[in-house]
Amino acid sequence: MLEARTPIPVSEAVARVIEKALPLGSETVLLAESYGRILAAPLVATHDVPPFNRAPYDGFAIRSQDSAGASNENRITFTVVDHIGAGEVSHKTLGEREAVRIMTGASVPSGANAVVMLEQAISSEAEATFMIRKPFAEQENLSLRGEDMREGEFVIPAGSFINPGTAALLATFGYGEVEVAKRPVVGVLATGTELLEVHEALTPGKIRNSNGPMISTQLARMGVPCKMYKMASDNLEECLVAVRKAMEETDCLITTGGVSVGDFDYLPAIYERIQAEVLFNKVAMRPGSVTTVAHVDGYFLFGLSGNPSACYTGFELFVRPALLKKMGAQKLYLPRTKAVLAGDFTKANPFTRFVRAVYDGTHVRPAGFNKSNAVSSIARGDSLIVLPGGTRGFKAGDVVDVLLLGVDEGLSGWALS
Ligand SMILES: Nc1nc2c(c(=O)[nH]1)N[C@H]1C(S)=C(S)[C@@H](COP(=O)(O)OP(=O)(O)OC[C@H]3O[C@@H](n4cnc5c(N)ncnc54)[C@H](O)[C@@H]3O)O[C@H]1N2
Ligand code: MOO
Ligand SMILES: [Mg+2]
Repeated sequence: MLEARTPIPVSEAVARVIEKALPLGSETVLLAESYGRILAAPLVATHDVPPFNRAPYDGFAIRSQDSAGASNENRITFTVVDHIGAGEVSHKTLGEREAVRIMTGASVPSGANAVVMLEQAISSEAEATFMIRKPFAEQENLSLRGEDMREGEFVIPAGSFINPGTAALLATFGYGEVEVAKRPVVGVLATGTELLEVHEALTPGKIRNSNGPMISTQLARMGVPCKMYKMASDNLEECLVAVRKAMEETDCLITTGGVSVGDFDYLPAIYERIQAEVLFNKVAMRPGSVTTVAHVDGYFLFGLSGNPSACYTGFELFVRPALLKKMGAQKLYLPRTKAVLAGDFTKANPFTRFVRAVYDGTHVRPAGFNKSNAVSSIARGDSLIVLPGGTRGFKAGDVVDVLLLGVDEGLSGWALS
């Protein structure tokens, strides 16, 4: 008799996985190789930025008090006593109605507290002088020391994704090397007697393994290294050997296929043989209801469905946040938004339904053929429409939840049921 599986809500399944995902610790990498890694420590400003008062424009540094009363009728003349570009420092201290010709980015000389833009200066007849016809306030046209960041300020929290801006910050503070969270090496094992390698010709009853390359690409877009195992046929011993080998060589394993209740679905038996604790083997979602997650002493075995769309969805909902947690990330969950449904979606949704979709900023529409076995809609979609379980008959114009895919950083909370 078939063992009955009890579906649990997606939110509950996500919580069970996240609870068991433990961070792997940290390592040091070169700044040049840090894109996409997760900061292991908060980024603290080690000095003021900018580190000195500087000119934000090409012009003349002046003492603002010398400009008091200037007008079109009462032009005030300044004498230029020095000339500096960015990177140079003037050793002059400005006296009354003296100015330093200064270029953008250069340190403002001692005594100066305003900058006259070149366009605001009127050339006068005498050499090395110019006139102004308006007063300049103290700090007018100045880029002030510390206006961006103050020494000691916490700029970016630990657990943040290193993006181009983070790289700029790290460079600003002189970090040629960065302390980042370690990444897991993830094994990928496709199971199924029907599977052919990419280069093999189709024969009756066989299909090519598309899940393997799909998952390794899902891992790649998270910056996670992958170890691809040779496909295993639907044979308990063969699968068991492959799973045991992967467990020795990797930090966690993603299998696809063989996870349902069929006569040749061996993953449930394998979890028993290796004494893994099954966190769940049925989720109230479509596709991917058979998604199973098990673990042995902190080693995860993600049993994704063989059906491509179910496999893809299982990865994005469960594998992605678990790996991010292992990598010390703060924001584990896919970014979420609301959008207007662009067409009717009449199917009933006994379970929460994730529809591969195209989101254009306001509207969202299904990305074509949308069954669990679909391959095409994965490639065409950039998001997942989320339709709650127990609903049906969504109409064009209805507002629905949308999860965005392929985005570097998401949200720190899971707020869908
Ligand atoms: N009696 C029942 N039958 C099924 C149930 C159920 O509850 N009761 N669940 C169905 C659902 S829902 C899904 S999803 C599938 C899940 O099946 P498995 O995870 O066991 O996967 P397989 O049986 O191995 O394969 C399913 C399907 O996917 C194709 N496949 C497998 N691997 C790959 C691959 N690497 N690349 C491309 N395509 C792959 C495979 O050929 C099958 O067509 O079970 C339903 N049945
Ligand atoms: O697990 Mo199945 O994908 O619900 O279709
Ligand atoms: Mg099956």
